[in-house]
Amino acid sequence: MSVCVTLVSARRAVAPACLWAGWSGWRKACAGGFRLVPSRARSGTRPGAAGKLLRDGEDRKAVICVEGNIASGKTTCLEYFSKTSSIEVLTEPISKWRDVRGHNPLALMYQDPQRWGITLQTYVQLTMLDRHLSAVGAPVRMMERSLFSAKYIFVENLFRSGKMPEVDYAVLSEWFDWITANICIPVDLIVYLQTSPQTCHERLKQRCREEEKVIPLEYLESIHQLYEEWLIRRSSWPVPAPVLVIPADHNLQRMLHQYEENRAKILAASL
Ligand SMILES: Nc1ncnc2c1ncn2[C@@H]1O[C@H](COP(=O)(O)OP(=O)(O)O)[C@@H](O)[C@H]1O
Ligand SMILES: Cc1cn([C@H]2C[C@H](O)[C@@H](COP(=O)(O)O)O2)c(=O)[nH]c1=O
Repeated sequence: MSVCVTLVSARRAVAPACLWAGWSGWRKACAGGFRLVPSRARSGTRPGAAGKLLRDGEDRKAVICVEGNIASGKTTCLEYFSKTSSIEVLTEPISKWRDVRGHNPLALMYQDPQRWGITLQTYVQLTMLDRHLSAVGAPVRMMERSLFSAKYIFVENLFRSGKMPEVDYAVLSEWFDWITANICIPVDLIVYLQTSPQTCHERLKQRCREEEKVIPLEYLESIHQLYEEWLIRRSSWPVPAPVLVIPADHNLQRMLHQYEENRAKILAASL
C-alpha cells in the first residue's frame, strides 16, 4: 500500500481510520468518498489507477478537459455544451483565484510574478485538484483546463521566462509529482481549442478582465507555444488522454457549428 493519508475534500473530511483500523477500516472510512485502488487491480479499473486514491464511482464517468490559451473560447464552448442534459460542466475556479479571504492572488501575480507566482500557482493547484475530485453528477463531465495544464503550461511559463525562482518551481513540482503519483486524476479526452495568440489578444481585450489588462501579446505567444509543445508536438510533458483539436479562430456562429459537428466525438469519450 503506497499511501495512508487523510484526504480532505471541500465537501467532507475523511478521518485517517487506517491508522488504527487497517485496510478494512480505511475502506469503511472512505465509503461514499474515496477508495484506495489495490495495487494489483487489473480489470474494471482505470488504467494507471492501481495503488492510488480514486473517487468512488469515478471509473464509470467520462471526464473531458477543455484546454486552450487565455480567452480562446473555453468558457463559451462549455456554456454551449452545458445545455445537454447528460453533460455536467465545471468552469475554472477563477473567482477563487481573484478572492481568497479578501486577497487577489491573480492580480498580485500579474503585478509581480517573481514574488506572487508561487502563491497563485499553489492555490490554482489546490483548487484544480478539488475540481477534479468533486463528485460527478452526470454521465459526462466537461471541465475547463486541468491540474495538468496549470503545471505544464502556467508554472512552466513562469519558470522558463525567469519569473519564478528555481526553489519555488522545485516545491510546486514536488507537490504536483506527489499528487499525480498518489491520487488518480481521470481524464478521458482533451478538447484543445487551437487559436492564434493574436485572436486571443483581441478576445482578451474585448472581455476586459481588470487583472489581465497588463497581458501583452508576447505572453499569449509563450502560452501558445507551451500548449503546442504539449498537445500537438508532444515534445514536453506526458499527455494524459487522447486529444481532439478544434480550430477556434472562427467567429462565434462557426464555432458553435463546429462544436455541434464534434458532439459525437466528444460524447464518445463516455462509451
Ligand atoms: N468564436 C468567438 N468569436 C469572437 N468572440 C468570441 C468567440 N468565442 C468567445 N468569444 C469572446 O471572447 C472572450 C473570451 O471568451 P471565453 O469563452 O471567456 O474564453 P476563455 O474561457 O477561453 O478564456 C469573451 O468575451 C467571449 O464572449
Ligand atoms: C490555470 C491558470 C490560469 N492562470 C490565469 C490565466 C488567466 O489570466 C486566468 C484564466 O483565464 P482563462 O480565461 O480561463 O484562460 O488565470 C494562471 O495564471 N495560472 C494558471 O495555472
